[in-house]
Amino acid sequence: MPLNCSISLATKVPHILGQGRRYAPNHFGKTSCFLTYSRNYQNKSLQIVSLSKLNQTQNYTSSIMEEPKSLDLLSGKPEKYSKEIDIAVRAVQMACSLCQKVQDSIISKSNNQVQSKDDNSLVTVADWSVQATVSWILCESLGSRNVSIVAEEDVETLSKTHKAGLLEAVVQTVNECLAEAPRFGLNAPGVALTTSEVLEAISHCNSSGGPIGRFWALDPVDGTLGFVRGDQYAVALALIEEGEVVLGVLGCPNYPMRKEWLNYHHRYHRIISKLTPPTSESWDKGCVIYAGKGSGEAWMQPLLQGNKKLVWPNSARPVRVSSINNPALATFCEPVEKANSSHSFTAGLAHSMGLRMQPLRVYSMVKYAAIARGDAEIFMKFARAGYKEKIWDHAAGAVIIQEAGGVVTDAGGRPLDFSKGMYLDGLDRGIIACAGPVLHDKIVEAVDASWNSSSL
Ligand SMILES: Nc1ncnc2c1ncn2[C@@H]1O[C@H](COP(=O)(O)OS(=O)(=O)O)[C@@H](OP(=O)(O)O)[C@H]1O
Ligand SMILES: [Mg+2]
Repeated sequence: MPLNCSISLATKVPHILGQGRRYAPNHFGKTSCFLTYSRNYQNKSLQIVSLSKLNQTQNYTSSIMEEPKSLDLLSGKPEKYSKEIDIAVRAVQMACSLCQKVQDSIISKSNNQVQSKDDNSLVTVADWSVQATVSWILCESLGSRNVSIVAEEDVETLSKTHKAGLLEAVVQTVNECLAEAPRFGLNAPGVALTTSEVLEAISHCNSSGGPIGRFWALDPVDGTLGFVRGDQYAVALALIEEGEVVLGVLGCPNYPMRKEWLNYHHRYHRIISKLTPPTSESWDKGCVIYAGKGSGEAWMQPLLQGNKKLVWPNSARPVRVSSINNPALATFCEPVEKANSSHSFTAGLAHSMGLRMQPLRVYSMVKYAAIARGDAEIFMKFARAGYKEKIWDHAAGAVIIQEAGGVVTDAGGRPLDFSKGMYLDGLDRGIIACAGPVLHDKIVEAVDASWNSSSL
């Protein structure tokens, strides 16, 4: 039989679990064919279910092709995190669905579901609900003893927020979301979670990170300001092992397939969607982007629409950074709020290195997604002196951009250090993410040249 390991070099079988069908050009007996396969993570095997050649289907249900040394079929790299990626992507898909419902209700009712934390930052039912949901799913799927999570929200703030009905709203939102788990290929709880079980799931996220072992970093709703304004936000989940980010998943519910829509306020997108509602398969509304470290690939799949069931790989397609390295043609992204990053400093940098385009100001880690997708070339963030960047605001985005071919460092050109606890301690001045080294080197030089005269 012509099936042999050469399949691993030339046939793009997604490296993730599940079933699928793939076109294998000129591969089997020098004839193009379709390969139907299934794979699972328990025994890391790939089962070739059938090969259809010239409209003839040959069944191979009994032929199990062992993957020697568990190699990734696309890149030949160890496929170490496929189980975790599979679960994390499904959990983020669920979280995005939850967020879409809460955002719709916040916008349509202009109700008072938005609370202020002690540091005056905003938090909503969605932040706690996503945190509880993702925590519960990870614990359920991987075993709670194996799951350690660093996340943005805590139970104390939820209990301190004496808003009538807030906790009840969180419990209800979590249970409504978890009841949908089977649609995402995950287990739902046998019975609805009690209030104390929901609180337990939130407070399970009590890790403070560090250089040893494995933990997840979760930002349940990144860009809360964008979220409450009906604009861009992200659900960000990363796995960190021995201080290195080994996988990242970014759910971007309002980042549609078409790049140009990023330039408009989301209100515009809403109006257009109402005029031409997206079809269930459409890529018009929202995506999930993910990557495993060392794979050299980043993938994007559309958010699950309507009542559909998630069938892996859910139309996933690879994404790649832009090939533009001429500053005059490059677009740079930055935070919307100048309180979060100095717009005047980046404007000076842009001028000095010849960036001609207007900055693309976008809320949340959607900026990282934009670079990974090739929709923009540069992301810069220069917070005021004394602000400490948190790992959950950058971990997922950083690994995704790197695997999509880009570069992410601090402003001194050093890799971001995720091993120092919940903050990016030792960060040199700011964060720079680029599509490639040419633009990156130019920015690092420009920062050095203008830093001393800045007021940062
Ligand atoms: N003062 C200050 N300086 C720098 N960064 C800050 C600051 N305060 C908060 N944060 C963190 O920034 C996260 C939001 O970043 P964004 O890029 O989305 O900013 S913006 O809303 O577009 O302006 C935001 O994430 P979320 O809290 O998840 O929204 C914060 O973690
Ligand atoms: Mg955040």
